[in-house]
Amino acid sequence: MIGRLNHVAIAVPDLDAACAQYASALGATVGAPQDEPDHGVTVVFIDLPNTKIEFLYPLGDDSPIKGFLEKNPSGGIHHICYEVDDIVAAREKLLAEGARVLGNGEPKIGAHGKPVLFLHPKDFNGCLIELEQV
Ligand SMILES: CC[C@H](C(=O)O)C(=O)SCCNC(=O)CCNC(=O)[C@H](O)C(C)(C)COP(=O)(O)OP(=O)(O)OC[C@H]1O[C@@H](n2cnc3c(N)ncnc32)[C@H](O)[C@@H]1OP(=O)(O)O
Ligand SMILES: [Co+2]
Repeated sequence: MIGRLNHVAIAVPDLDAACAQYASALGATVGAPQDEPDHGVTVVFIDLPNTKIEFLYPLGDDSPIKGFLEKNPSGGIHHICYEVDDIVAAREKLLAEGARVLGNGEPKIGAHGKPVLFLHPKDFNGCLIELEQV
Protein backbone atom coordinates (compact mmCIF):
# COMPACT_ATOMS: atom_id res chain seq x y z
CA MET A 1 0.00 0.00 0.00
CA ILE A 2 2.52 2.73 0.97
CA GLY A 3 4.86 3.79 -1.79
CA ARG A 4 7.58 6.42 -2.00
CA LEU A 5 8.57 8.67 0.89
CA ASN A 6 7.10 11.97 -0.29
CA HIS A 7 8.51 14.19 2.45
CA VAL A 8 9.90 14.50 5.94
CA ALA A 9 8.37 17.44 7.81
CA ILE A 10 10.27 19.53 10.35
CA ALA A 11 8.42 21.98 12.60
CA VAL A 12 10.58 25.08 13.02
CA PRO A 13 10.43 27.97 15.53
CA ASP A 14 11.82 30.45 12.99
CA LEU A 15 10.99 29.80 9.35
CA ASP A 16 13.29 32.44 7.86
CA ALA A 17 16.23 31.26 9.95
CA ALA A 18 15.64 27.60 9.01
CA CYS A 19 15.45 28.45 5.30
CA ALA A 20 18.57 30.64 5.42
CA GLN A 21 20.49 27.95 7.30
CA TYR A 22 19.59 25.16 4.85
CA ALA A 23 20.47 27.39 1.91
CA SER A 24 23.83 28.57 3.32
CA ALA A 25 25.06 25.72 5.52
CA LEU A 26 23.60 22.84 3.49
CA GLY A 27 23.53 24.36 0.01
CA ALA A 28 19.87 23.45 -0.32
CA THR A 29 17.47 24.92 -2.87
CA VAL A 30 14.73 26.35 -0.71
CA GLY A 31 11.24 26.95 -2.09
CA ALA A 32 8.95 29.90 -1.35
CA PRO A 33 6.72 29.91 1.74
CA GLN A 34 3.17 28.67 1.10
CA ASP A 35 0.38 29.61 3.51
CA GLU A 36 -1.98 26.68 4.04
CA PRO A 37 -4.78 28.17 6.17
CA ASP A 38 -6.89 25.02 5.89
CA HIS A 39 -4.09 23.17 7.68
CA GLY A 40 -2.99 25.95 10.05
CA VAL A 41 0.58 26.06 8.77
CA THR A 42 2.95 27.88 6.48
CA VAL A 43 5.12 25.38 4.61
CA VAL A 44 8.39 25.59 2.70
CA PHE A 45 9.59 22.66 0.59
CA ILE A 46 13.17 21.73 -0.10
CA ASP A 47 13.50 19.34 -3.05
CA LEU A 48 16.11 16.61 -2.62
CA PRO A 49 17.18 14.02 -5.21
CA ASN A 50 15.10 11.29 -3.53
CA THR A 51 12.45 13.07 -1.44
CA LYS A 52 11.54 16.47 0.04
CA ILE A 53 11.92 18.29 3.33
CA GLU A 54 8.86 20.23 4.45
CA PHE A 55 9.40 23.04 6.94
CA LEU A 56 6.28 23.75 9.00
CA TYR A 57 5.52 26.99 10.83
CA PRO A 58 2.27 27.74 12.70
CA LEU A 59 -0.35 29.79 10.84
CA GLY A 60 -3.26 31.14 12.86
CA ASP A 61 -4.17 30.74 16.52
CA ASP A 62 -5.23 27.10 16.47
CA SER A 63 -2.42 25.61 14.43
CA PRO A 64 -2.14 21.82 14.98
CA ILE A 65 1.62 22.20 15.40
CA LYS A 66 1.43 24.82 18.17
CA GLY A 67 1.49 22.19 20.90
CA PHE A 68 4.36 20.38 19.24
CA LEU A 69 6.52 23.51 19.19
CA GLU A 70 5.61 24.32 22.82
CA LYS A 71 6.90 20.85 23.75
CA ASN A 72 9.85 21.13 21.36
CA PRO A 73 10.88 24.82 21.37
CA SER A 74 13.93 24.16 19.16
CA GLY A 75 11.72 22.40 16.62
CA GLY A 76 11.90 18.79 15.49
CA ILE A 77 10.84 16.16 13.02
CA HIS A 78 7.05 16.43 12.95
CA HIS A 79 5.82 13.79 10.46
CA ILE A 80 6.70 11.64 7.53
CA CYS A 81 4.57 11.45 4.40
CA TYR A 82 4.13 8.27 2.40
CA GLU A 83 2.54 8.17 -1.04
CA VAL A 84 -0.46 5.94 -1.74
CA ASP A 85 -2.36 5.22 -4.96
CA ASP A 86 -5.81 5.26 -3.40
CA ILE A 87 -6.21 7.21 -0.14
CA VAL A 88 -9.80 6.09 0.48
CA ALA A 89 -8.86 2.42 0.10
CA ALA A 90 -5.87 3.06 2.39
CA ARG A 91 -8.13 4.73 4.97
CA GLU A 92 -10.60 1.85 4.93
CA LYS A 93 -7.81 -0.70 5.39
CA LEU A 94 -6.29 1.29 8.25
CA LEU A 95 -9.62 1.75 10.00
CA ALA A 96 -10.25 -1.98 9.64
CA GLU A 97 -6.88 -2.56 11.31
CA GLY A 98 -7.96 -0.33 14.20
CA ALA A 99 -5.79 2.68 13.36
CA ARG A 100 -7.05 6.19 14.09
CA VAL A 101 -7.41 8.56 11.15
CA LEU A 102 -7.16 12.15 12.39
CA GLY A 103 -9.59 15.01 11.79
CA ASN A 104 -13.01 13.99 10.50
CA GLY A 105 -11.48 11.10 8.58
CA GLU A 106 -12.06 12.74 5.21
CA PRO A 107 -9.05 13.52 3.03
CA LYS A 108 -8.12 17.21 2.74
CA ILE A 109 -6.18 18.79 -0.10
CA GLY A 110 -2.56 19.17 0.99
CA ALA A 111 0.32 21.39 -0.07
CA HIS A 112 0.79 19.55 -3.38
CA GLY A 113 -2.88 19.87 -4.33
CA LYS A 114 -3.42 16.18 -3.59
CA PRO A 115 -5.68 14.49 -0.98
CA VAL A 116 -3.94 13.82 2.35
CA LEU A 117 -4.80 12.09 5.63
CA PHE A 118 -2.98 11.82 8.96
CA LEU A 119 -2.66 8.80 11.28
CA HIS A 120 -2.28 9.13 15.02
CA PRO A 121 1.36 8.97 16.18
CA LYS A 122 0.48 6.75 19.10
CA ASP A 123 -0.70 4.07 16.69
CA PHE A 124 2.56 4.10 14.71
CA ASN A 125 5.48 3.90 17.11
CA GLY A 126 5.26 7.56 18.12
CA CYS A 127 5.48 8.75 14.53
CA LEU A 128 2.84 11.01 12.96
CA ILE A 129 2.18 9.65 9.47
CA GLU A 130 0.72 11.58 6.56
CA LEU A 131 -0.58 9.76 3.49
CA GLU A 132 -0.72 11.62 0.17
CA GLN A 133 -2.55 10.23 -2.85
CA VAL A 134 -0.41 10.63 -5.96
C1 LIG B 1 -0.46 21.70 4.05
C2 LIG B 1 -0.52 20.31 4.48
C3 LIG B 1 0.85 19.77 4.72
C4 LIG B 1 1.16 18.72 3.66
O1 LIG B 1 2.21 18.04 3.77
O2 LIG B 1 0.38 18.66 2.67
C5 LIG B 1 1.00 19.19 6.11
O3 LIG B 1 1.78 18.32 6.38
S1 LIG B 1 0.00 19.90 7.33
C6 LIG B 1 0.83 19.40 8.86
C7 LIG B 1 0.10 19.92 10.06
N1 LIG B 1 -1.14 19.17 10.28
C8 LIG B 1 -1.17 18.11 11.11
O4 LIG B 1 -0.20 17.74 11.73
C9 LIG B 1 -2.51 17.41 11.21
C10 LIG B 1 -2.42 16.15 12.05
N2 LIG B 1 -1.97 16.46 13.40
C11 LIG B 1 -2.84 16.51 14.46
O5 LIG B 1 -4.02 16.27 14.33
C12 LIG B 1 -2.23 16.85 15.81
O6 LIG B 1 -0.99 17.48 15.62
C13 LIG B 1 -1.98 15.58 16.70
C14 LIG B 1 -3.33 14.92 17.03
C15 LIG B 1 -1.06 14.60 16.02
C16 LIG B 1 -1.32 16.03 17.99
O7 LIG B 1 -2.14 16.98 18.61
P1 LIG B 1 -1.54 17.88 19.82
O8 LIG B 1 -0.28 18.55 19.38
O9 LIG B 1 -2.67 18.71 20.31
O10 LIG B 1 -1.01 16.94 20.91
P2 LIG B 1 -1.77 15.86 21.78
O11 LIG B 1 -1.58 16.20 23.20
O12 LIG B 1 -3.17 15.57 21.30
O13 LIG B 1 -0.84 14.62 21.38
C17 LIG B 1 -1.15 13.32 21.81
C18 LIG B 1 0.18 12.61 21.92
O14 LIG B 1 0.84 12.62 20.64
C19 LIG B 1 2.12 13.24 20.78
N3 LIG B 1 2.39 13.97 19.55
C20 LIG B 1 1.82 15.12 19.14
N4 LIG B 1 2.31 15.49 17.93
C21 LIG B 1 3.22 14.55 17.59
C22 LIG B 1 4.08 14.35 16.48
N5 LIG B 1 4.11 15.23 15.47
N6 LIG B 1 4.88 13.25 16.45
C23 LIG B 1 4.85 12.36 17.49
N7 LIG B 1 4.06 12.46 18.60
C24 LIG B 1 3.26 13.57 18.63
C25 LIG B 1 2.04 14.14 21.97
O15 LIG B 1 3.32 14.36 22.50
C26 LIG B 1 1.15 13.31 22.87
O16 LIG B 1 1.94 12.29 23.43
P3 LIG B 1 1.99 12.10 25.03
O17 LIG B 1 2.92 10.94 25.23
O18 LIG B 1 0.55 11.83 25.42
O19 LIG B 1 2.50 13.42 25.56
CO1 LIG C 1 3.22 17.13 5.31
